[in-house]
Amino acid sequence: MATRWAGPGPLSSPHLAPPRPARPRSAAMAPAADRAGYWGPPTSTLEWCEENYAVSHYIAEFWNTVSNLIFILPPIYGAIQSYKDGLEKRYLAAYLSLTAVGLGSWCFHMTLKYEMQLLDELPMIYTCCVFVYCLYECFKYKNTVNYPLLFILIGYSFVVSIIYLKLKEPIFHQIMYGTLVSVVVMRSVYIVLWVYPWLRGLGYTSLTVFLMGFFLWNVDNIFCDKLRAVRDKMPPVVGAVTQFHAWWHILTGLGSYLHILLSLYTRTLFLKYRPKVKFIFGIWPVLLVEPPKKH
Ligand SMILES: CCCCCCCC/C=C\CCCCCCCC(=O)N[C@@H](CO)[C@H](O)/C=C/CCCCCCCCCCCCC
Ligand SMILES: [Ca+2]
Ligand SMILES: [Zn+2]
Repeated sequence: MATRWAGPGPLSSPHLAPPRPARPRSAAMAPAADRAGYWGPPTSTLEWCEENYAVSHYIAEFWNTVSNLIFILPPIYGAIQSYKDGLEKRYLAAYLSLTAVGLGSWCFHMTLKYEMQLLDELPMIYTCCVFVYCLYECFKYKNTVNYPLLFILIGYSFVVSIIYLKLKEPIFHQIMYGTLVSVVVMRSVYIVLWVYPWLRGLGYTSLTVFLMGFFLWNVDNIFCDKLRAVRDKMPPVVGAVTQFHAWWHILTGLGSYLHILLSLYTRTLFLKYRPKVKFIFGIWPVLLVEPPKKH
């Protein structure tokens, strides 16, 4: 369930409520319901469908936690590569902010503590602002800074953070985040439709993967009771693959990473760096660039 104490449903209103005791465990069958664990009762304003402390006593939502590796490892590689290639710092910031989302989200799902929830959700806003900046500055000369846009994005991040800290209302965060994603999507679509049509494959793959993640995020929220009932009766492997919040992490992690590649491809193409997408081990895409030839 997306909300801990209210009924399930996407964008439904969560309530802050006193912690509930873990549900009693049946000795006869593997319990699908929540248990008590190392980090104590959850204090977050949101919680997800995965049964708490079902896999490990030390990790509240195991699959939701480990699935964050996709936000952490590939962007670290991307950051190192873009540093080695001497690319602009804004792309280093894009990769590393995605890593920050992953680390915050790891801590949140591991503990289900309110402070860790903030470490997950606020960096989502900041990361998206970095993406907006990169994408709207793709066609500018090198070494220019758009101060008005920087001011707007920093102001947006600041105001959203302050209001969210006060309101503690997840729907507010979701709307503010969704607004930024829409800005990123509109600009990406503009680029692949009107500027570099040969980047359609990358652009639409990134968008489709991201939207599939959003679809599964809703499935996890809406059908939580049914999913839990199914998991209760099926072998543990079904329990693992039906953790749709974890799939949301994997798909949005991949979609966001591909989006950075799209943004970087657009930028380096504009700067005449001759970018190329290569697949590491034949599966994982990375961007390689060569500096422009001097004539
Ligand atoms: C062309 C492709 C566009 C891709 C845009 C990529 C933007 C990526 C920006 C930031 C990376 C963050 C990725 C998500 C991290 C998820 C961590 C997480 O699960 N956090 C939850 C707690 O664990 C948190 O509470 C989740 C909040 C979910 C909010 C969902 C809001 C709805 C967003 C829907 C956007 C659809 C827009 C469609 C526009 C056409
Ligand atoms: Ca849970
Ligand atoms: Zn999450």
